[in-house]
Amino acid sequence: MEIDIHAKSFAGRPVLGPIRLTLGQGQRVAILGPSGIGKTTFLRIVAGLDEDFEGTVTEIGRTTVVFQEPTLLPWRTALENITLPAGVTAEVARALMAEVGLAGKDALYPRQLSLGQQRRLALARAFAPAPSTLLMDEPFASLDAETAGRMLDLTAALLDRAGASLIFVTHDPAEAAHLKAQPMTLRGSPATLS
Ligand SMILES: Nc1ncnc2c1ncn2[C@@H]1O[C@H](COP(=O)(O)OP(=O)(O)OP(=O)(O)O)[C@@H](O)[C@H]1O
Repeated sequence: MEIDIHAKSFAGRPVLGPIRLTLGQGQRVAILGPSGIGKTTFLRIVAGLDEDFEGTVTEIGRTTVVFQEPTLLPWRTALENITLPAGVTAEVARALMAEVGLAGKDALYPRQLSLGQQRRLALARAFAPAPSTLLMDEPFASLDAETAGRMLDLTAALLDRAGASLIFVTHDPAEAAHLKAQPMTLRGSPATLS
């Protein structure tokens, strides 16, 4: 993936850029920086969710996103929350659910799952379409340290198996280290990456 953001502004106020980043296959990068510096804005641009910027993002293969909130479909079962958006068979979805510790929960609705289980379901969904790149925006914020640690281990294992690369937004350098992601920091105004 080639990221080349010349400039990003909100209402005439420059927020980001210039930022250049090339992400090789399987490479993991953590985007660190203080609150309000532009981490989420950067990730939204890379994800294609914000097209109002100067520059280009060139993606090779499929990219999926994991947000802080699980963003599940409340009126669909756990299994359908993977099969529908990812376009995979129930068999593929079940295998992934088992991998994230949700075996047998196929028919439950998101409201019947704990928040931790919902987050694991969101993680399984992100890996279902065999992405070449995963984008994660503080996916483990507000979890207790032990749960966050387990989620980081799970993420690392799934990334290894998929051979996928990662851009991981966090304010916590320890999370970056846990994932063996190369730390890069957004700083300045407008923010650049170093
Ligand atoms: N839709 C928007 N309209 C106007 N300004 C925005 C918008 N989204 C973000 N901003 C501003 O852009 C800057 C960067 O915000 P962003 O959410 O990317 O920061 P962040 O580093 O992700 O912060 P945090 O760690 O608190 O989530 C902030 O000053 C924010 O107020």
